[in-house]
Amino acid sequence: MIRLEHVTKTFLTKNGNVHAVKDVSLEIQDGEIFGIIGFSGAGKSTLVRCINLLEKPESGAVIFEGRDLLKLSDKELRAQRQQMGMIFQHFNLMRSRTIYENIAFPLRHMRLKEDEIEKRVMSLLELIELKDRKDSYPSQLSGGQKQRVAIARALASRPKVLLCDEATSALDPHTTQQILQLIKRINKELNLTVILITHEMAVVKDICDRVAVMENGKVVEEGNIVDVFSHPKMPVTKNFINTTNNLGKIQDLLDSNHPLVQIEKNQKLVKLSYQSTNTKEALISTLSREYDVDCSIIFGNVEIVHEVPLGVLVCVLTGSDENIEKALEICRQNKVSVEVIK
Ligand SMILES: Nc1ncnc2c1ncn2[C@@H]1O[C@H](COP(=O)(O)OP(=O)(O)OP(=O)(O)O)[C@@H](O)[C@H]1O
Repeated sequence: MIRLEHVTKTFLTKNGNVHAVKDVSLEIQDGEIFGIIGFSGAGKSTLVRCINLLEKPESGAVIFEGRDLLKLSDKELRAQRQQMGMIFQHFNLMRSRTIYENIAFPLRHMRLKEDEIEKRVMSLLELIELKDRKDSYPSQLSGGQKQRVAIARALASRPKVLLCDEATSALDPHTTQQILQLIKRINKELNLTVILITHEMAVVKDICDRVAVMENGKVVEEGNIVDVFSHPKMPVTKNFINTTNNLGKIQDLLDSNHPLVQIEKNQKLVKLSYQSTNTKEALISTLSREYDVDCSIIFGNVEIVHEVPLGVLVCVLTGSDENIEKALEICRQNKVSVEVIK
C-alpha cells in the first residue's frame, strides 16, 4: 500500500511560489489501478513524482511498504525506488541504444550476471511482443511500440508499482487501447499496483479501479469508478465525465436557449441518471400511465463502466406541478438520481 499524508510541494520560481500540490492525502491499495485525473497544471505530474521522490515534498509523508520514504537514507531510498517503475508520455528511451539495451539498462546497476540479464530482457520482450525487434533502435519503432519498450524497461527491476505519467497521451486511439490493455494485463498477471495520470476520462473509465480528481493542486474528489461516474460531485468531475458522452452539449443548448430546451409553464427539463442494474421497472411508462406525466427524451446515453450500465436521460416532463413532483419522487425511490435543470 502507498499512503500519502498531507503532501505539499511548492516550487520557488523567480515569478513567485507555485503551489503545485497542496495538502494531498491518498491511499493506494496493492494491486489496484488508481487513476489521477485533472486538467493541465492541476498538479498530477508533481504529485506522482512526489511518490517516488523525483520531487521532494516540503511537508507530509510518503509511506510505501510501511516506511516513510522522506526519512530514508539515500541508499535505502535507491532500493525502494527500484520497487517503482515509471513510464512517460514521450517514452524517454535512449536513442543510441538498441531495444534490448534500453530494457537491460536498469539491470546494469543491479550486479546481475549477463545470462540473468538476458533471461529477464528476453522474457520482457516476449511480454511486449517485440522479440523480433530487439536489435532495432527506438527511432525505428512506432509510438505504441516505443511505449511497450518503456513499459518493459520499467518492469525490468521487477517493481511492485508502475507509475504512468500521461502514458497514452501521445498515441492514437487504437494504440492507446493496446497500451491500456497491456497495462491491465501486467496489473493482473504480475499483481502490479498501477498509478496512472491522465487528462482523459475515457482512459480512467477503461482501466482504473479508483480515481482521484485533482484541481489547483488539491484532490477534490475520490472514489471507485462506478460511484464517481454515477454520482460525480464536483463540477470538474462532471466536466470530465461529459467529455466521454454528449452531455456537455446540453449545456450548449441551454446557453443558446435552443428550441429543444425551451419549456412551457407545465413542463420541467430534468436529467435522470441511473444504473441499469438498479432499475428493473419500466419507469417512463409508469410515469405517464400512473401520474399523467408525459416524457419527451431530448438526449440519452448509456455508458458501460466496469460492466455496470450507467444511463442518463435528459427529458422534458409535461404535467401538473404536483404530478411531476410525484413522478420525480418515484424516480428517486427507484434509485434514479434526479436533477431538475429548469
Ligand atoms: N519544476 C518546476 N518548477 C516550477 N514550477 C513547476 C515545476 N513543475 C511543475 N510546476 C508548476 O506546478 C504546477 C503543476 O504542474 P504539473 O506538471 O504537476 O501539473 P499537471 O497536472 O501534471 O499538468 P500537465 O497535465 O500539463 O502535465 C503548474 O503550475 C506548473 O507550472
